[in-house]
Amino acid sequence: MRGTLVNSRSSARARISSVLGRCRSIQCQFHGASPKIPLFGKEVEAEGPSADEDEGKGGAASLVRGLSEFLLKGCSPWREAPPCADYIGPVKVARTPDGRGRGLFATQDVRAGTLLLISNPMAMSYDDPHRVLLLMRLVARAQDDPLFLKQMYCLAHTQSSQDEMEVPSMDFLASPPRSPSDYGTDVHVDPSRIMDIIMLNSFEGEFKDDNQESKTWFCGLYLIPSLINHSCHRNASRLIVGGTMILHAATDIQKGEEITITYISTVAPLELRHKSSLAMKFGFKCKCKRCIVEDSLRHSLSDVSEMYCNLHDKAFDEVRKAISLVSHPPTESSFSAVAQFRSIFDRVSSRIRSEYGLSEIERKWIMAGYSSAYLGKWLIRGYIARFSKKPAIWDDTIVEVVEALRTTIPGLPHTLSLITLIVAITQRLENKHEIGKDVFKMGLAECSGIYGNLRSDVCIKLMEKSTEVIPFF
Ligand SMILES: C[S@@+](CC[C@H](N)C(=O)[O-])C[C@H]1O[C@@H](n2cnc3c(N)ncnc32)[C@H](O)[C@@H]1O
Repeated sequence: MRGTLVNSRSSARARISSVLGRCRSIQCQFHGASPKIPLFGKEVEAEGPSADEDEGKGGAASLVRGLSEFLLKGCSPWREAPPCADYIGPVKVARTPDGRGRGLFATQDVRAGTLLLISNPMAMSYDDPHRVLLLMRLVARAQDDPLFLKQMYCLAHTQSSQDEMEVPSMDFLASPPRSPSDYGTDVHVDPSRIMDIIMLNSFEGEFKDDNQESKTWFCGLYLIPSLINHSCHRNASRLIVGGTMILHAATDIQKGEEITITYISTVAPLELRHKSSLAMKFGFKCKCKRCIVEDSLRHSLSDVSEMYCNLHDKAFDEVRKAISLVSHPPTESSFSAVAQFRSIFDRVSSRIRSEYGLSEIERKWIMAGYSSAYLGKWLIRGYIARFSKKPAIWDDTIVEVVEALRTTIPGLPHTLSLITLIVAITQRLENKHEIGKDVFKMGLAECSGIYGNLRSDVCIKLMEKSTEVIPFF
């Protein structure tokens, strides 16, 4: 099963989101947001389309009526999501050159925020951990519709050889169901093959229920999105609206470039990505360039990556504890795992600086993997400073961390939350206004990488909302 749309720590985050509610007004300085934001005591024009321009040019918002309002309500209640029609943008399926089977490729140069796909599920199920309901729904549809069955059978399954699977045409993939007589009955419905297809291709995640506290788990099989390969340095991001998957370019993408998404959280070092998730959950070894580079440094980073894996969960718990201690601000020394975790980041930074032959982008990929080691202490310090009324402390590394995250995993809501916190801090620091302006622009860009091209006032409100998640990965 792939495509965990929320990672395993999401329930922990859900529990602390109510606590963060208290921090929100602290962290976010964008009250009364509009295209003109009162940054740094004077009005600053937000870059991007102005409010009277068409909503979401080139993004899903221009096709899906009411999308912005739904996003601003935190995609909740999910049952009230606006209906979305299927859409295929400038993409086609082709074979990958290095044995990863088929993949999705851009048919023209596209800018970050461009809508690539809108895809409704072939079938979906809720609170169905064994995917039995999903299987039954797919079998029922396949029995009624041979084209549906043929489309589903073009998806990879465990017996299929990645190199031998046919490359389906976009016309075939886009065909709506037809009458059974239009197609022969040469393929028969095989539930065990369909279950195998579900296990390899379906996406799962959680919807926030109406009260925002509880969640409904869902699992869906999507046709064209199933042909998108994973990369630990993706260039596209997906958004689930109701049950519909919307895919946007998270960076500029060139004609012919492969479009990739992440099946797992990739804000982690190689060891953790491979051991705990990709190989174990999805049964393949990632062949992306970031993995190849990190693999070549495996030996020199083995001690720090091991320490990272051992400390991560403990440090995460400490960050959560620090943020929940509202009335009794802790001291930094109360968090020993976070302190040790922070030392990992310094060690990694100095080692990658001394590694000759690494490009700037490759350094950013590695830094992004270890960014949580930096962020734990940064978040706790900011929190303590706030509650003890101390002045905020500035550390230029935070901007480097954001750049590393944006280069490696663009279109990430946690990065947007981090960006919003940084802008809020720079507003309080006299000499950091210019940095704040630059980071704010990064926020608008990150927003379009996640949600597509939206009006700038909507982006600003989404930045405000983003602080509901803790930017610790
Ligand atoms: C959901 S399918 C993606 C489409 C698939 N390539 C196809 O032809 O149907 C997932 C499978 O694609 C391959 N794959 C996807 N991303 C990969 C990556 N980064 N490295 C190696 N194989 C990958 C693996 O075989 C994986 O089981």
